Amino acid sequence: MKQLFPPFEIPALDTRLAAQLQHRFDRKTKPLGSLGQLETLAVQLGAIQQRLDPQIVKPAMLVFAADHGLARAGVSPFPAEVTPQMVLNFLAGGAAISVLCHSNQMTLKVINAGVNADFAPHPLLIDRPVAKGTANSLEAPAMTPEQVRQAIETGAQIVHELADDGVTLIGLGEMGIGNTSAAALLMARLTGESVAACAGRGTGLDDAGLARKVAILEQVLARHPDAIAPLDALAALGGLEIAMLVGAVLAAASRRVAILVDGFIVTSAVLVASKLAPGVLGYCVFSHCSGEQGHRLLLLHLGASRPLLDLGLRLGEGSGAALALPLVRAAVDLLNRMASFDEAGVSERSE
Ligand SMILES: Cc1cc2ncn([C@H]3O[C@H](COP(=O)(O)O)[C@@H](O)[C@H]3O)c2cc1C
Ligand SMILES: O=C(O)c1cccnc1
Repeated sequence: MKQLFPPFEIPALDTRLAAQLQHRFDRKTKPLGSLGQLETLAVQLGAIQQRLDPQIVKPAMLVFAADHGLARAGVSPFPAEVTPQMVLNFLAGGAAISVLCHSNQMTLKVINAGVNADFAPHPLLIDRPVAKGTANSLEAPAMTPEQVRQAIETGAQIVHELADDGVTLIGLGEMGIGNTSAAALLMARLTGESVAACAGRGTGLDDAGLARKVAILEQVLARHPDAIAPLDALAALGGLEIAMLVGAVLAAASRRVAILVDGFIVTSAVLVASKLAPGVLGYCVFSHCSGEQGHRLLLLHLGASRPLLDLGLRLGEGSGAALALPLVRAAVDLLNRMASFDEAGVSERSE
């Protein structure tokens, strides 16, 4: 598949500014490095925003939802109807992500990227379906090249509008029965890891169900031997929500918007985006390590050996990303509000 046009330009992060930010943190009234990963996080936010006092403005959680033809092959213990049902639950405020966005003062936006249902207008809904679900990747490429292009552009456009509105940080989440399979397929194809290392229990498969899922995913990979380049792999194996997530990641990085990455599925979209533009990784905050088999290994492939949280979450929706927002807020507040040794008149180490 041809390169995306126009290409996304991802600004390189300024290492000199990062050093200045770390110096600012080093002058605070604490032993050097004692705020651990919170220091790295604040420095990253400052480098992303190109300022010594990074700000979290209008944080928004984008949950992309779509259906998967592969779900018909029996790779998930839940029926595909759950995807539209959960979209309604997000909109009504009853889902985990609804509650977490409420708890952590994050604006929730639910994007219909390609759910097999029609929705009435709702203030939280961005209704931009590319299709009513993907094709079954056991039989055909999940998406056409045109669908992939349209999904990436839509995801990008949504983020551009938020950036125009002054948003400086987005969380990314997803909903789509069967999408741990699409994510595992992308991981296997783009990292070379075995399907067994990439595929997990998803919404709760038992041992026999997992063995069946692995066998099906191996058949899917064998069905698409030429889908090796990132956009070709995305078209053959991915999902409409994953493709929109790829566009969202590329656009966010191009606009210097920080990205709170959720679990296994969102990370698979980051993997695809990073193959198109490696610079996106500097804009990603990996919020947590999911309990889904494959996520830790996928994070390692992306150089993210220490995600912020490790709570055994295996939900998706953006739940881990929403839970990590208070840590990002704390990191930025510490950098911006702590006194330095000079300001507080505290003595520095004597040896
Ligand atoms: C009620 C319910 C709520 C969810 N919220 C997120 N997911 C998660 O589970 C799905 C992926 O797992 P699999 O590949 O096994 O289908 C995705 O929709 C994901 O977001 C849910 C799943 C269910 C059943
Ligand atoms: O890690 C995730 O994102 C995940 C894991 C299981 C089910 N749904 C999502």
